[in-house]
Amino acid sequence: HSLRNIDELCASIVRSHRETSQYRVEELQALRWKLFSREEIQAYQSKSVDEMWQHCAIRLTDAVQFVVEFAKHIPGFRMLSQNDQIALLKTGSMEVVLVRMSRFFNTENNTVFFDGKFAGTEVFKSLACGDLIAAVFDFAHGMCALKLTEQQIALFSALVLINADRPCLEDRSKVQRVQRSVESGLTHILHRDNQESLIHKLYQKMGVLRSLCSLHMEKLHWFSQRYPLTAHSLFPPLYKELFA
Ligand SMILES: CCS(=O)(=O)c1ccc(CC(=O)Nc2nc(-c3ccccc3)c(C(=O)c3ccccc3CC(C)C)s2)cc1
Repeated sequence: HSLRNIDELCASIVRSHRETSQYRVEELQALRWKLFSREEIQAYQSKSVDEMWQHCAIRLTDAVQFVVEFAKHIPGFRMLSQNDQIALLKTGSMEVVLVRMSRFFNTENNTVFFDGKFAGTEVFKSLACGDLIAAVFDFAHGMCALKLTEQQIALFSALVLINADRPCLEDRSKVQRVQRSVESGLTHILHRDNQESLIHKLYQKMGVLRSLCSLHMEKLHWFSQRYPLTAHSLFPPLYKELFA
């Protein structure tokens, strides 16, 4: 790649990240100390397991929708076959949602943005998947510690999505070509920011994301066994399509 089109590649991925972010960082910084009251926390904790799962699945699906839009504007993604685009989104969209969510994690009071305010782990008690929630909070903490810029998050998110090692790809070498161009974009901006040391930390985070998402799938499988009606008829179709 000549430098020019690496700059163009980075610019289009950063633009797409910004345009599909749902919330801007400064917007949510202002809300950082808006916490749920005791009564609101009680209300979440008195929801049944299937009610709370459905509540979360709807919000998660909203967030995933924006990641699908983000993916479509990654140079080269639309050149891939429909099946390969779906395969990459099936395994990568939740990972990108987790990367995005960790931008709004408040490490001072261990809260995550949820339903318009900042929620601690106790809000998610009725999900009955404390290990998944704890793992998500730990991941968010770890990501905040890296203090990534929005541009670095944009390129990292694109790399999380365009991963030629994903299962059931039809044209792996084509995905590899797109992955390599995104990799050159990420290393280019980390070099420009004089932060090459982040590269191996980001590859480590990709490993954590993979285990987080398999834990999510495990919990979803457990949930749909116990609450088949909710999982099959009350979850958003996109959630079922991508995760079930
Ligand atoms: C992602 C784009 S964004 O603009 O950053 C954004 C956009 C919108 C929001 C608001 C929002 O939907 N927050 C949610 N928080 C959590 C959550 C929940 C437990 C711990 C940590 C965060 C949601 C989940 O449903 C979730 C997420 C990860 C793993 C597990 C679950 C529970 C499910 C699978 C039962 S939805 C936040 C951030």
